[in-house]
Amino acid sequence: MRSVFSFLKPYKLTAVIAFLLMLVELAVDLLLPFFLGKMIDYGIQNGDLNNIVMWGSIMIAMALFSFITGITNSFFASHVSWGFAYDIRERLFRKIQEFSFANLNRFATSHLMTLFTNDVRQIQNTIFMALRIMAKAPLLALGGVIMAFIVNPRLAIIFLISVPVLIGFLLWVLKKASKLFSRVQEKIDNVNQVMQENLAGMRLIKAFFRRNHEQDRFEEANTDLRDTTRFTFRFIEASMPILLFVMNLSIIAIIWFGNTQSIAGTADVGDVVAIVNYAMRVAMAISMFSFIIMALSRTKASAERIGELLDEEVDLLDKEDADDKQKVIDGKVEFKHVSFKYPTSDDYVLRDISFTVKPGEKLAIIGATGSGKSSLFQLIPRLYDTTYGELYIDDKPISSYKLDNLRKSIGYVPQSPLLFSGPIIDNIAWGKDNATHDEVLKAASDAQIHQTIMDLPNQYQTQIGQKGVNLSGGQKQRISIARALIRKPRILMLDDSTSALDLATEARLLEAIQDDLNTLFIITQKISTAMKADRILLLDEGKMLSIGTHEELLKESELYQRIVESQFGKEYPDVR
Ligand SMILES: Nc1ncnc2c1ncn2[C@@H]1O[C@H](COP(=O)(O)OP(=O)(O)OP(=O)(O)O)[C@@H](O)[C@H]1O
Repeated sequence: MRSVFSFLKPYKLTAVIAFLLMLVELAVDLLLPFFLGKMIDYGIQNGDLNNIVMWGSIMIAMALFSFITGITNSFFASHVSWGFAYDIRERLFRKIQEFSFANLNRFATSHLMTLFTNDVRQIQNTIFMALRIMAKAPLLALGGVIMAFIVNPRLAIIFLISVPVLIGFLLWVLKKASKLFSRVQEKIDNVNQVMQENLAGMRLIKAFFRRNHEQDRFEEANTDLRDTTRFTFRFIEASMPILLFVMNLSIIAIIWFGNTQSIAGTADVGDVVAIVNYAMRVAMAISMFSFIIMALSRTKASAERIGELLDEEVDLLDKEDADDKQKVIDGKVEFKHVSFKYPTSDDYVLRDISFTVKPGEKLAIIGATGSGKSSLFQLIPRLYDTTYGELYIDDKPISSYKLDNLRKSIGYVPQSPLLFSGPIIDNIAWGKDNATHDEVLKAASDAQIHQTIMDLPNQYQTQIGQKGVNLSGGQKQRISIARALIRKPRILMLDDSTSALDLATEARLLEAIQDDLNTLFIITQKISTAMKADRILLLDEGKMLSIGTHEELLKESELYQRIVESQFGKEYPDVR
């Protein structure tokens, strides 16, 4: 909570000004009934027109002054609340960029989306309200009671009886409502999650004709959200009449006792009118409480959620002794007895893996689905740390590199290519800061996508729809390969990224990228692709079964022979 509100620090001065302006407004509100009482007692009751005009003019001038301070207060309050929201969104974004996959696994995407939108807006609105009216309500209530005492203590004592009852009741409502609002935010997460999955998987849903099923899933989440929200709001709204009932009883009591005292001559009529006026204002302030409780409870829940993300410890950082000057030059990669399990699981997905890839070598990794190929890949750019064993790049431990330097020298093309909405040129240039037009063309040519792009109506300016929906699978793969090539990586890693290419295109691509990189890792299911590498590593259930050339593996590995046979029969073509 504290960490969230520390983002208000840069706006301290503006917030103080807004608060002071609000106090001025409050003072005017409290003084007006006092002057009204004076006008009645000295002006109206004595029939003194001059006196009435004097008090009347003072009251009009004060109302005008309060109006101007109100507008200025709004201006400052919105400056503080919008600035706060901007800063916290920036910080949240930066924090998420720092996150490792292990960190990200702990937060659902829908949860993060709700944090950025709903939760930040909730706190922003509450800050605005706090500076505008929220603090005014309790002060108005307190000031009303004090002023009533100044005017006539015997009548004002009636207020005092109701105040502790009301405060106790309010605190109880606040505690309960805060818990309820945490649940509301969780339900918003759920609705966002179903919505997000639907938008992402729209093609699949249509192809499987699962519209009704998805509709039901959404309805369930939506109904749950509506019911929880309705219950929460009803609970808070139910507290309102109870508060007002107690207040109205006090007002009736004041009028009753005020009347008897006025007849007995112990209180002026002006006093009674002023005190009733104060009672009304206190009642109004209290009626604002249910709204304030609602806002505070929601804000407490939202601030806790945001605080949890800000407090999350990033678990994959540069090691303290990492050398900033150390860069990857040759692209030699060595695994020494590496075992690995994901932080969320107890099962090892890689077991005691040891091999060395020399600079300039092409290594294919082949293995059944789930055998650990992608997991092995993720260790090379240090997306995860090894659980046991050590990984060396250019004979230096991977942890001795700054993450930035290490990853800059690696081109990684993931299994399912992800493109961003925008023109094709931007998608390729994204791989390198300040990439030139010529570099984009060269990368696209090497990735064998240049001609396809030139045949499009808007060529490199062709807009890619969300997630590349207007491109074929093979086109998307080649654009994401171009994006990796533009970095001129020392180590290029293709995670089954040529699966949608025909043999001839794939051969041209592998030929073209030879000169510009040192080491190539290529995960593939196709023996024809693996045969183009210098050596092949065979993985099975996280264990390295063999490593060697195609011929060597054919001789020594039964599993490899079976894979070859399953793809080519007994005769396999020489595709090199
Ligand atoms: N983020 C993760 N958290 C926990 N377990 C994971 C995670 N990612 C993968 N795994 C598990 O690790 C094992 C190896 O997965 P991996 O993706 O490395 O296999 P793969 O050989 O690349 O498979 P495929 O050819 O199907 O892509 C699988 O059992 C998988 O369930």
